Amino acid sequence: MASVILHRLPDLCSYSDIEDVMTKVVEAIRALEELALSKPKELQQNPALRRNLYDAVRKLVLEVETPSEMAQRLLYTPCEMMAAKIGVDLGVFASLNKSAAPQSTEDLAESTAAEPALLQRLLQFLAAVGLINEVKENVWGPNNATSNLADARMAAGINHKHDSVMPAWHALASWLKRHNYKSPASSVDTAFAQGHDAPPEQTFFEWLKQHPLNADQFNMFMGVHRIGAKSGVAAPAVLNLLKSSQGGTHNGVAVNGGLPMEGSSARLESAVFVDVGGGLGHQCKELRRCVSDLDTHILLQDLPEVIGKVSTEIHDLGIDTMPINFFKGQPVKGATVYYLRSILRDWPDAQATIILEHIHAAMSSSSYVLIDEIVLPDFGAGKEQTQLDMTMLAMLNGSARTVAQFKKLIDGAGLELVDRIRYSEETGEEVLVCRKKR
Ligand SMILES: C[S@@+](CC[C@H](N)C(=O)[O-])C[C@H]1O[C@@H](n2cnc3c(N)ncnc32)[C@H](O)[C@@H]1O
Repeated sequence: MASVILHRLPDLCSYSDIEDVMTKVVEAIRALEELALSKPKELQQNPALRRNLYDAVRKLVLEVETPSEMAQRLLYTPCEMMAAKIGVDLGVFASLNKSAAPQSTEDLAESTAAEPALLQRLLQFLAAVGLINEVKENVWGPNNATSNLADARMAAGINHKHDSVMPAWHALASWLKRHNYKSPASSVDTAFAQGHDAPPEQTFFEWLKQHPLNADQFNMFMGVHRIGAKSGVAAPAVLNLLKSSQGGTHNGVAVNGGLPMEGSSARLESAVFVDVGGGLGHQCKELRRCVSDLDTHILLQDLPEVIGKVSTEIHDLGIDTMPINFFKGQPVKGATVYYLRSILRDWPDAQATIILEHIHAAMSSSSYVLIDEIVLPDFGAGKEQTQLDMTMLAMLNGSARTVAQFKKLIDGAGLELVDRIRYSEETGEEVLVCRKKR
């Protein structure tokens, strides 16, 4: 790959004219674009290199755009989400992705039951923003974005952001003005409630109970919200921690060499890994994939309405489930690990402390709490990290946190941070390993 680029980009110093240099740079970028289309293994096998390229191109766009290009990009960004949502509703991405050959507007009109003239306008826009390819006049094909959007979980993400999150984003500016630009201290009265015209005391999770379709989209999206990203439970240091603490007993019940009877309270109490607020169990499945050879007893906990929707696959994998409310208590005592992924970000400090305090009360002296979250750097936080923070603010009065903010929270709940397992440099995701203070 490098030789192809170098061929297009000979020693720039030999060019005295800046225009010549720029022309060569443009040629090299075009060459990169062609190479990216062929998905070179150098990029696939080197996520840091791929990410550097992605960041460089994104920064370059910001540096070279004119004011009017900036306005076109920024002011119309919501239009892309709107069109993606219509494309998902019509099944355009799935249809293009599974078709062996490119499809005409008429083909797609037939499969989507949309009027051809209207569909043509939508397809033109989707192609212009790079979500599908315009192969020739009135003929469309898939690209990298199309195949991402053809994934049902990513389509659920579009539905979730469009239907549940967008009204909260839209309300945040006036909500902040109304609250004198102060950080929210309570989990009720959110921009989300304002945007959805819901009662102020209703949190997003309570609202989901009355909106089962939105709940399905959210829970499905949680399985993929960091698409292509690494999983904290698969990090070798986390697996080692689990392995090294196996073979003992919990509340007098042997963990290895035969679990107590299914459904018995002794079995639930013998849990090694408790995924607290684990949604539909994506991380439990990932852990089971990594430790299938071990008797690690995995328990998935979430609200009753979520546990009720867990697939039979979870039980087939030997993962137990338990409905809980983590604000009311932690019923499983002395587990090896209590795992919280993307939980504390949902809540202001007061509510996050209650969740940790209930776990603290259930822990033995050898239990760990693993907090799997994006940790905001003190300087130079990236787009993914800060847009998550803005979204948590708008949806739940929640917050992404720096390590100092996490430490304060952890300390306030009687815990201490004993290790940090950074498993994704790209996104700043870490597993914060905590134990009871000694
Ligand atoms: C952002 S999602 C994270 C899900 C999962 N841990 C993951 O990383 O994919 C937050 C989860 O917390 C659950 N949750 C919210 N309030 C809860 C409560 N009071 N008790 C238990 N679970 C709750 C939600 O149902 C949801 O599954």
